[in-house]
Amino acid sequence: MYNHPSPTFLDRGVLTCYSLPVRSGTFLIPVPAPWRNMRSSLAIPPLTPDLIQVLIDADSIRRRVDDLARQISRDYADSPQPVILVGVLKGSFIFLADICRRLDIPHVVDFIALSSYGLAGSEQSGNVRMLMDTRENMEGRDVLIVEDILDSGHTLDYLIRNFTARKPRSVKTAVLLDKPDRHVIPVKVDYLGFGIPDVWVVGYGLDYAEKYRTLPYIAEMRPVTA
Ligand SMILES: O=P(O)(O)OC[C@H]1O[C@H](OP(=O)(O)OP(=O)(O)O)[C@H](O)[C@@H]1O
Ligand SMILES: Nc1nc2[nH]cnc2c(=O)[nH]1
Repeated sequence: MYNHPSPTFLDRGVLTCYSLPVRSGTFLIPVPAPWRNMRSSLAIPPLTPDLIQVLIDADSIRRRVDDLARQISRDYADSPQPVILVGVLKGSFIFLADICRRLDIPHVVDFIALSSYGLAGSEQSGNVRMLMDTRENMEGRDVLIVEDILDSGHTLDYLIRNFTARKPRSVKTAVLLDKPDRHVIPVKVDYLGFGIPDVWVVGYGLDYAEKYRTLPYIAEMRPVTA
């Protein structure tokens, strides 16, 4: 598979260039003087041949995450103790990092790692197993599970049951992407970013075989043929 290129900026004397690795070498694109201090907004990685289209661009993600953070801050304004945000590794790490920095309520960050038995390619099975547990004591606390994507629902169903048994004050869910056509188990999503069709998506934390997690947008992947 083609590795995703990572564009960088090069300073060539007085000239700043946007350096883009391509199969046959490197493209150097001169950056006009007024744009030289806007490096991060220029560094939008292009689609590679594995990716069909950008489904959700970085600006739309930013605006939606802002909305969700405002909503969450409002809903937990009276929480007696800092809210525990639990990021589900690995896919949620960017969504969690962005959302927690926009909250204006007291909160702590925790993580959990899970795996599914019987993985066949990209398909999820119903057997969820914990690889790494959280550290915070959840008893009497408000817990918000932060997930990148809801697919079959097995992962969130497992987490809600598992956390509820720890006697928290509340357990809610914040999910960036939902694939309604794929649900096998009904799961309540309290804060949803976007509904998407049943296609494999990557970027903004989501991977295919550990690739593409750091793309700033959500892209649809070309189906992989065996
Ligand atoms: O609704 P479900 O069918 O349970 O699927 C959703 C889960 O699948 C993905 O995790 P994955 O196992 O791919 O791990 P990763 O986050 O480390 O990439 C995703 O991050 C969710 O946690
Ligand atoms: N990266 C990724 N993980 C998933 N888990 C369930 N659906 C998806 C998807 O479309 N992309």
